[in-house]
Amino acid sequence: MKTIAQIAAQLQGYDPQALSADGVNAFLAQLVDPVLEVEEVGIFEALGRVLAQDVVSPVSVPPHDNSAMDGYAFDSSQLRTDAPLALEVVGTALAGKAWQGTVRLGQCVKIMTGAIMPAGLDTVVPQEFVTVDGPAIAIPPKLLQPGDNRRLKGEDLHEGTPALRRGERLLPAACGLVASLGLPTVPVWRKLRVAYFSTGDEILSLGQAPREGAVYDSNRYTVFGLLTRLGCEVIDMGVVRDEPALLEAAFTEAASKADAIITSGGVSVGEADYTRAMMKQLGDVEFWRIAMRPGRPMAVGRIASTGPGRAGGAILFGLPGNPVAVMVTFLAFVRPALLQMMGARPEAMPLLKAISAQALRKKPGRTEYQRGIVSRAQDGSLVVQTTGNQGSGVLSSMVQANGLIVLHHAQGNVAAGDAVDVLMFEGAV
Ligand SMILES: Nc1nc2c(c(=O)[nH]1)N[C@H]1C(S)=C(S)[C@@H](COP(=O)(O)OP(=O)(O)OC[C@H]3O[C@@H](n4cnc5c(N)ncnc54)[C@H](O)[C@@H]3O)O[C@H]1N2
Ligand code: MOO
Repeated sequence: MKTIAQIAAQLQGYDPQALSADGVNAFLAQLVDPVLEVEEVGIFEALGRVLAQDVVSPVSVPPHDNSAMDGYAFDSSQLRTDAPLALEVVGTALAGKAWQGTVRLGQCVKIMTGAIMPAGLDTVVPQEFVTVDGPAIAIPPKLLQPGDNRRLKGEDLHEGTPALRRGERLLPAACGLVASLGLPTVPVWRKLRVAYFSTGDEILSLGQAPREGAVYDSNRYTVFGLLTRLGCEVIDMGVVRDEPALLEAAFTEAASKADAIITSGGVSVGEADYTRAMMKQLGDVEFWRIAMRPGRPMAVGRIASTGPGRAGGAILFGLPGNPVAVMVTFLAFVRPALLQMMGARPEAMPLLKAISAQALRKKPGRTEYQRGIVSRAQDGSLVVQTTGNQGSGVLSSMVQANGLIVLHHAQGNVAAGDAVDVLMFEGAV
């Protein structure tokens, strides 16, 4: 476990007052460790969890050569390119049962999708392509190649080989694949526990009466959604007022229960702000100014645990208060760090290339994230358009967006028609 000072000393050109977005990720990758406690869970419960060991296939899938179509199985050595092939139907192979008869040249077997290929037969003609004449069928010439419509034993998975690797996030396809091996349970890392609260005296909890100068807490709900989708166990600690005793109690409780703590607000330089002081007092915490927009101020470090919490303390992500800055810093920095803590293989969110529908002003020397909606133009290319007011407190333009246009650190102004990178945050969890 490295202290903030040790990590800072190792990173070239580290300046907490002017950190690049890449520099933040490099720092966090050093700060966090995976929580490696294994548990065995049923497959329904495994959705979104991270595999703790390779899953080696105990069987081949499919277990036999079988038909991919409803049709007729036959020996393809008889196929001719100049004339139809006439075959006598001598039986029917149903899914789930092996057909036991023997098939001679000039004969075929009616077969259902998934049924085992009878011995000696290698090709299936779908039933809609044959003409049936009493007990015989005719297959048109030039329709089929040998092996068509036959699925080979083990073409999905081979017995004894790893079907899934440790570190894989078990998404719906992976859950189905585990089940296809006949395995009722899988070893996964325990869920990451993440506590979160909002800070600030002007923040109202839902149910409180509105008052002048106050706004309702939206950040907790966004953070809840982002964490839940990532598969974390969430510990909601409400809104904490800007009072030292309350903040101390909240941080101490969070550190004793959780692997990571996410707060929003109180990390800038405001006057009536005890949040920063309390973070510093209770842990090894650094306050950054990041060369980005939105999401400039952010605190990171560890909050010491006095109880049965994580050895070395809980990782702190002190996000800025502005609602869009919360979401952007989460997607850009917190998400990859949490995945690393979850024992997952690093998987960046997909960056698409899309054509910017408009000119965008951009200063080199900082990373900008603009809310955008990607859609398909008439010629099939992807086009991205910003979704209105880009203020860091404006959530409605985030709601209209399906991605963030990422204007990279060194990039300058973008002209209409230029290709830009877009980080898709909807449709990819
Ligand atoms: N002199 C400077 N002032 C500011 C700087 C700076 O560098 N120098 N940075 C600005 C930036 S960028 C941001 S972001 C904010 C961050 O400040 P804090 O993290 O201390 O956040 P607050 O001041 O508490 O809140 C900012 C803003 O967000 C609203 N907010 C806060 N929490 C919530 C919540 N849970 N739900 C909804 N909205 C919330 C809050 O009302 C404020 O409007 O500092 C700038 N200033
Ligand atoms: O973090 Mo602030 O504007 O960049 O919202």
